[in-house]
Amino acid sequence: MSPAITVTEIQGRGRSVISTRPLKAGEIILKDSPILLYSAQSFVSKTPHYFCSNCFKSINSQTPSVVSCQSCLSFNQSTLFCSPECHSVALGSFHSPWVCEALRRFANPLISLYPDNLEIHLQARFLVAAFCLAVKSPEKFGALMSLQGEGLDSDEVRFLYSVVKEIRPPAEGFVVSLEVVAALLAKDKLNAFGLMEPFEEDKERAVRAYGIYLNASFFNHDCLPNACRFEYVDKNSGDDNTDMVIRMIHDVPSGREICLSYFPVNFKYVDRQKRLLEDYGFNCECDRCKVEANWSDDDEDGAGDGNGMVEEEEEWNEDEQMVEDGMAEEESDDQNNDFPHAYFFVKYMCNRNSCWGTLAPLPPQPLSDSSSDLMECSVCGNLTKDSSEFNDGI
Ligand SMILES: C[S@@+](CC[C@H](N)C(=O)[O-])C[C@H]1O[C@@H](n2cnc3c(N)ncnc32)[C@H](O)[C@@H]1O
Repeated sequence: MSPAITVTEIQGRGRSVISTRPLKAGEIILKDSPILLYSAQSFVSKTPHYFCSNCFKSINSQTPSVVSCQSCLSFNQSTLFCSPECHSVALGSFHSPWVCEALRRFANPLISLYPDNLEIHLQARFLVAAFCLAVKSPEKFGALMSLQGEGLDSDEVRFLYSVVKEIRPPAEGFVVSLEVVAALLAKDKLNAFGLMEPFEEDKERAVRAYGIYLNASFFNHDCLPNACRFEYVDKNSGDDNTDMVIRMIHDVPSGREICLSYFPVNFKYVDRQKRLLEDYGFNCECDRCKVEANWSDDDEDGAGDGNGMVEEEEEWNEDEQMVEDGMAEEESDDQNNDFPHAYFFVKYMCNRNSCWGTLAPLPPQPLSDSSSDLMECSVCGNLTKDSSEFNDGI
């Protein structure tokens, strides 16, 4: 982690990331490598997903020497590698012969018992990757087990355990128990990040792979985040292409909590609350939720789709600083207090059709004190000039 941030315990929020000095818009506060990655492919699908199962870059007709794993073909799955080099690295790490065997043992019961349950297929892939990590690096496996998440019992967990206990990972002295399997699945649920397929207009963006990033896992959620994550899986040519970069969206003072949004910021209040409770186990009480809790359904419809935001921008220009300073309530007779975060959507949400990405400035030039006015979208990657009239100072 950058020395500009630290992890501290906040009551009711667990471990939380805090700034140790003022942070500038666009500043990189974390570059994190995954300790494990696993494919988001179901076992039912026989058509290959066109990405490399080692470096996770996409594979296309220009990829010169694609290799497919012959052991996986024996159970009708196509696992591809973009080069013989990637294949050979994978054989010594996350696609070892033990992994192929474990995936094969999972394939048949998953296909016959749970053909339409993608979640359990992904949980099986995660468990195989996690046990592979236990063999490769007991230290990193220990760090995975220290992440947030309490194991729960269910039929699915018992089923996964029944398969896993037959395919013991070749790690010395390692005991696979129902409790360990349940705990691992809970860690994955609360902490995995999706590596996404490239954005295409009007098409739902699929997840290519999931990864566990130890340091990035400490960021809590806020529905108006002050930082966002960028991934460059296909863009970066080096072997750090699956690294995650977290950058500041706007300036923040020292001692402020730094939060990400766990999903696109255009989600409606009820959908955000439901998702956060069901998937992450908490009720969100952020400033935005406090305001939107009082909205009617009609208000909700206006907020999520960008309608009316431009008209709101002018009105909110002056009030923006006050709202962020917590003074909005003093203005309670002002009807605009119903939408104090209009500025966020205007300035920090990508306006490309169906994108809903978050915009953060490019990193400031070295030795420069000012932030870039070029905003990068975390979803479609577009670079746009910041033309909004809102100033930072949040
Ligand atoms: C990825 S972890 C974040 C780090 C976590 N606080 C920890 O102690 O490791 C996600 C979990 O953090 C907690 N969390 C995240 N955002 C929160 C928020 N806004 N309010 C309360 N709890 C939150 C929830 O327990 C959630 O399941």
